[in-house]
Amino acid sequence: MTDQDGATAAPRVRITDSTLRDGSHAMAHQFTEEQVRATVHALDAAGVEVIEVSHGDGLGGSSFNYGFSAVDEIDLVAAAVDEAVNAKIAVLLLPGVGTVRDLKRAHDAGASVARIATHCTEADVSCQHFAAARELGMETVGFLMLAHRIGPEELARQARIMVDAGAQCVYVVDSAGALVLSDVQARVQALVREIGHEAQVGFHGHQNLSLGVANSVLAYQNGARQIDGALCALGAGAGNSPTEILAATFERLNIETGVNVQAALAAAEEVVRPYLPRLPWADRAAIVQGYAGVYSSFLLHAERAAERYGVPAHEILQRVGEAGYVGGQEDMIIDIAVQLAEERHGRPAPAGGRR
Ligand SMILES: C[C@H](O)CC(=O)C(=O)O
Ligand SMILES: [Mn+2]
Repeated sequence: MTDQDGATAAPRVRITDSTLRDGSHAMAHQFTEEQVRATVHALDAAGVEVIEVSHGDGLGGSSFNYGFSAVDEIDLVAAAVDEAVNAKIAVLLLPGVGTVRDLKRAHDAGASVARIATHCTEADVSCQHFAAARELGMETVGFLMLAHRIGPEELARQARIMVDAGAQCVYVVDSAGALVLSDVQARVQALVREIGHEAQVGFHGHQNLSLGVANSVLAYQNGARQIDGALCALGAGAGNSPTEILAATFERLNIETGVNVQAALAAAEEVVRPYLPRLPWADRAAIVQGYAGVYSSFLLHAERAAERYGVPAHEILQRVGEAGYVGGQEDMIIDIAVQLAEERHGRPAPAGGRR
């Protein structure tokens, strides 16, 4: 690829913004239609090509275990589709949380990108969902979550399963924000070797060790062509790689994203920041998530259990990391809090308040 001066131009990268999906965790799934419309409008005007909208835990996530949404996610998807002029609207689906029926409903509401997520060792549970998405004519993306848990070659074998099932891109998903620089390089390289001539490779970062943007750049330099971000970093744990910083950084590196940096900065500052209940940041609990390799989505669950049983959230999360829990085991966080309370106080604090 050459630019107008005949110099070789760097390949472009596509940014998918997940403010309205991963950010749903940080919002305790309380997005309103107005917030979704305003955010989609601003992202679309900034030139972001793909905008993900779903409950934080994907389609069907609104539940006692994960937290109930304020507004039905299909209504939010429909509002996003209505608001977007150029951007495609993506949905996330975790097989077992959401179903093919949920995917069809999202497609009927206008979603055109299906992102199917599994734990990094369980790609095989995604096959029927990729087949259904392709049958619906949707673009397909695979999400291998908690990608720090297995080595690069094993991860690449899981990516192969997704591609054979119909994924057009597979993401290395650093759900815990635990991958440190060369860890990302090795995983992206392994996926590019395995699937690179048939499908793209993507990277989804979290800021628990403040490496989301640096890891994203390394992912790109090693062949990833789809990168996730969220405005103001709004996402689980310490948040995602901020979309506005990704846009600014890639522009400084002369890598085309199609995103207007000034418009992305305005979207973050003027549209998203005013509705944030709190700024995503790397506090002690979130850093422990990156350090101990804990699913970022567990943060709010651990904070609530900490409050209820009078034990520190970071200690709960450290134990969760040692136990190796994965998404779907949110209820086990309570067990750990109870156990910690017994160790500290001799018996658990009464539910509903500190002792
Ligand atoms: C359901 C999770 O929040 C998906 C994700 O964004 C991650 O694993 O990270
Ligand atoms: Mn995430």
